[in-house]
Amino acid sequence: MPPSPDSVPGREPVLRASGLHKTYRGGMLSRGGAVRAVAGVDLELHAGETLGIVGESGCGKSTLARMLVGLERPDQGEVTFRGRPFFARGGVPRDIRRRVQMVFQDPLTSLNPRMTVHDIVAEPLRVHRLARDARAMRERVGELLTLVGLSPDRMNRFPHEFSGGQRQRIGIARALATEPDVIVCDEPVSALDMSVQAQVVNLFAELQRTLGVALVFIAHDLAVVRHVSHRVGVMYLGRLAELGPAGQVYGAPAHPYTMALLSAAPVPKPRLRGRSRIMLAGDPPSPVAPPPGCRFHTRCWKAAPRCAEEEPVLEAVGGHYAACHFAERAS
Ligand SMILES: Nc1ncnc2c1ncn2[C@@H]1O[C@H](COP(=O)(O)OP(=O)(O)OP(=O)(O)O)[C@@H](O)[C@H]1O
Repeated sequence: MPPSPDSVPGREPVLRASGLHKTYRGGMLSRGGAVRAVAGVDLELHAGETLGIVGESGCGKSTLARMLVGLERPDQGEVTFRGRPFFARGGVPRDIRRRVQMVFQDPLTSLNPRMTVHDIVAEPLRVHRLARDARAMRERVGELLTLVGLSPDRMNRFPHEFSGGQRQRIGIARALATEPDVIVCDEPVSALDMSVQAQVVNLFAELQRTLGVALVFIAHDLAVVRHVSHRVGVMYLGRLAELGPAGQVYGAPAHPYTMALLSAAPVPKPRLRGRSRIMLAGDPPSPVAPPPGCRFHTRCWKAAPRCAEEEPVLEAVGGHYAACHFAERAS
């Protein structure tokens, strides 16, 4: 497997994705074709960092998230945790499952409505045998609820008795219960009201600072991702178009797709080479039949004949990486 383009020699990432592919066959939306949800993703996550992943709906973010926690097995490629493959012996080993957790988009559907908050947060403690008795478990659940800003007094209540933001805090407490090294967060704030989003985003930032956990933070909202991420990957139709430190990707984007996304988003505008607003033509093509060559060429104002024939790979453009034959290089 080739290393991720942004791999740091001599530094072992906590999580590494190499050449990930996932195709769904026979889904409702595929009309008999095969949906290439993820089509060749390499990335690394280092201890204590937040890697943001942005991209339009349907570009494969959730599929990538599920592969990064071992909920979905890649058709090709592999994910390793501290150098150990997830699926070396069939299922993901228990200790890796303990160390790599997930926070889901919609806390209403991801929390069992018939379980009390105590039982929801205690479940991973039970599964991984992390509390010696019922009393220790109650204490630990109380600590975890306090950590996410909820009162332990409410642990005997049910999810529907909490607001959306509080329910997401319960989901975060559950993910933290096993003391993970990595939490993959799939659109963790997009189901919440705008006013609550900021509080939950700040909670993630604070937990990362205090606990040192590494986060993959997946969202379609570029402003949210910028706020929490050290590095950012931009996905388009199952592949990474751009990857690098957040300041560089947002401040000096090299890929035309990133420029278009940023020009339309409520974020400080980068240098867009004389353009103020970039309008993309049409919707993203179907992942059942992605365009040949560069997947973005059908919507790209820079496209040349080469782009329809030759698929670009992530290459260094100054301090970060872009997959474009005509990437803007920092001058
Ligand atoms: N289980 C499945 N069966 C069939 N097709 C699927 C399945 N899961 C995802 N897909 C398809 O794979 C593609 C990528 O979906 P995915 O949910 O990973 O994207 P996404 O970027 O997270 O989008 P969204 O933000 O809308 O959830 C889409 O075309 C989707 O319809």
